[in-house]
Amino acid sequence: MKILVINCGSSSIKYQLFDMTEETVLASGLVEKIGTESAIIKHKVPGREEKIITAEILDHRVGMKKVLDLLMDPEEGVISSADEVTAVGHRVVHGGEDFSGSVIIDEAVRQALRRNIDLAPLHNPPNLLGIDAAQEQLPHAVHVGVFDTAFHQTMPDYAYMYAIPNVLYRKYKIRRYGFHGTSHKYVSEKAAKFVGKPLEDLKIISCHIGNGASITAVQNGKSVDTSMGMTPLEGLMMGTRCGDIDPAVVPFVITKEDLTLSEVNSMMNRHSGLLGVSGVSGDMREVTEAMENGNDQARLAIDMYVYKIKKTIGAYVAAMNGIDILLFTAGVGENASMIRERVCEGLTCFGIKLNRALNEERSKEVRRISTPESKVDVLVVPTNEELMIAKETKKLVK
Ligand SMILES: Nc1ncnc2c1ncn2[C@@H]1O[C@H](COP(=O)(O)OP(=O)(O)O)[C@@H](O)[C@H]1O
Ligand SMILES: CC(=O)OP(=O)(O)O
Ligand SMILES: [Mg+2]
Repeated sequence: MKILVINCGSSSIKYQLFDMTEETVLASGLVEKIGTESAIIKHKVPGREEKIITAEILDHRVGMKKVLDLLMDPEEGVISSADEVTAVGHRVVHGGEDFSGSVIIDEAVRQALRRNIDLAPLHNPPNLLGIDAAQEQLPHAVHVGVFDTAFHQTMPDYAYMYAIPNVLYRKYKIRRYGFHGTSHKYVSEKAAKFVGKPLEDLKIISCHIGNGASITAVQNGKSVDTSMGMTPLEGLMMGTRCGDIDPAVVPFVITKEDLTLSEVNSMMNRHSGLLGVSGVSGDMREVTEAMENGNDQARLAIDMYVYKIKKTIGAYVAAMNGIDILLFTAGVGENASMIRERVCEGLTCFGIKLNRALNEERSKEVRRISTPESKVDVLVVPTNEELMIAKETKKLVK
């Protein structure tokens, strides 16, 4: 069975085509700068050289058609007809309170997604465009929505409510939802398998630290708290997002700097975090390099970044009254040994002991980086949101 996984951003389409008999990747790629005359397609087939194409791609419909043309190309392609694709799994960022699991996309689901646009103005509109385009190009395939928010629907009310007038929750569903759920679920399952214990008996703290970053407390296999909120802006300091700040900063800045609401929104989402504090970049590699070259703002940005992760882990040990596994995943979590080391350094009071040599090793596999005496298993678990979406999709097709 062949399953295509689609992750549509505002100006991009990420895709992976799986053969689900062996869970192998047949092709993967990325369409960037959609909406311009010089969009870029990067198409990769395992064992072959990456193909990079520049084209005029003015919308997601055209982008999706280009992707399918590439997949079916006599030379670059891996399938001979669109009908070979049994199902398409779509990453949908915000499912609101409507979805606690993956669903086959029908008209009712599309309406629910439209209802949730207000809750995720940056993410849901491109997700919907991607669904429309894929349904048009692949009318015979089953289309499935897999939600970032679904895994967190098990959070208790005292964890997901904000202390603002209740009428705002009743009227607009203003509450915390949490994101990266597909990843937190996948890596928690992997971690439990790795330590050889049932997920149902474990207290796991999952740190998904990428460009967007969130930490989840997973107790008995269920999300009981997570650091992102109504939108992916709350919580940790990220590449370009500020994470938690005093909400009073917003009206203050609007008044003092004469900014509009949308300008402040953009300031908090695109010009803050590592980028805002360091003034160098939102990319951890570049900020680290600047710090090593003596840039004190870069030093400060990384100190703040690590401190916030550490505090959140401490909070979730309290939320679950314990911790068995601490795991790191995503771009920074999987690759930045310095960040892992500095986070764990400050957590010895919980019996966390890192093995520095193991922490420096590189691998694409799940691995332990704690010492045998450590009371907590500290793991690096590579995430694979696309495979998880393909697996969820396969379940529904059956
Ligand atoms: N070797 C590395 N060392 C430090 N940071 C890294 C390394 N490789 C990737 N990263 C960081 O990972 C982040 C991207 O993570 P990723 O999970 O791909 O994010 P997203 O899916 O949100 O785009 C970037 O900030 C990048 O700097
Ligand atoms: C929800 C979210 O923050 O996603 P990403 O990490 O892909 O930006
Ligand atoms: Mg990501």
